[in-house]
Amino acid sequence: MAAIEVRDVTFGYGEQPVVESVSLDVAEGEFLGLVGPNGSGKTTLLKLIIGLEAPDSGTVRLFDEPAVEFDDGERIGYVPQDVAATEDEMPITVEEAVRMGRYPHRWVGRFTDDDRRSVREAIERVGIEDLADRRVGRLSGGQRQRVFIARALASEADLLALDEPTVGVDAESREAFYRLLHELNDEGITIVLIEHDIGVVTTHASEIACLNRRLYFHGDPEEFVETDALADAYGGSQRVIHHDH
Ligand SMILES: Nc1ncnc2c1ncn2[C@@H]1O[C@H](COP(=O)(O)OP(=O)(O)OP(=O)(O)O)[C@@H](O)[C@H]1O
Repeated sequence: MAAIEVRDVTFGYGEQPVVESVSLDVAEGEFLGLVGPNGSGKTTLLKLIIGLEAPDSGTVRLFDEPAVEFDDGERIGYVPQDVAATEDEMPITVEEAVRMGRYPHRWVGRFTDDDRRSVREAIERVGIEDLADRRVGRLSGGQRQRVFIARALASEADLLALDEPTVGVDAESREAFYRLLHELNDEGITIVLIEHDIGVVTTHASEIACLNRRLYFHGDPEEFVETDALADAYGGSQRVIHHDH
């Protein structure tokens, strides 16, 4: 089953489309790196994929359901671009934030031992045990990203959508962060990652999508590096290379 099916999607905030005629299939278990120049529509496409925006035309399906009807609390973990600025005002602790990941499973009723175990495992998994009682608003950007990922793990998400998660994160933490993403991906979680560093993303992703309003390339990282798709997208040329998986 395809994790993500984007079919001829066009979307604009106003009259002008910022995502135009994009079709993209991502199989379950893939690690998609989404690249493109500044303002090329990457965040918008990610939001369309996870159902935070609805297409003006075309369709998006996630795990064979319309993305806009998808219960994002349950199967999608979203780490937004401005994570460092989120939850500044929220007086909740790391543990409380991760517990929220269980709510889709336990909206009504008591927190069970299973829920508690799941929260503890998620916190350990991303290595933030020492921060469990700290306020989320007091953490660094990199630490907050880990909280978001722990929350996604607690919710047993099948898809992780990350928007430039390592901006402002030091090189060592960044390496550790990518190791974690690889481990999660190896365990079957589908990953969509926006990353501005082409070298990093072609090293880590199993496939690359290159966007500049339109989709300029979708295929293997090695092939992406060898073709001129990047230059085409950055130069705004009309040459579109599209390999469907
Ligand atoms: N909420 C919004 N309302 C109006 N215009 C928006 C909104 N969000 C984004 N845009 C515009 O849509 C275009 C695409 O933005 P988007 O954030 O999707 O691109 P991006 O590739 O993620 O950019 P960056 O790499 O700079 O984060 C930009 O011109 C942006 O100004």
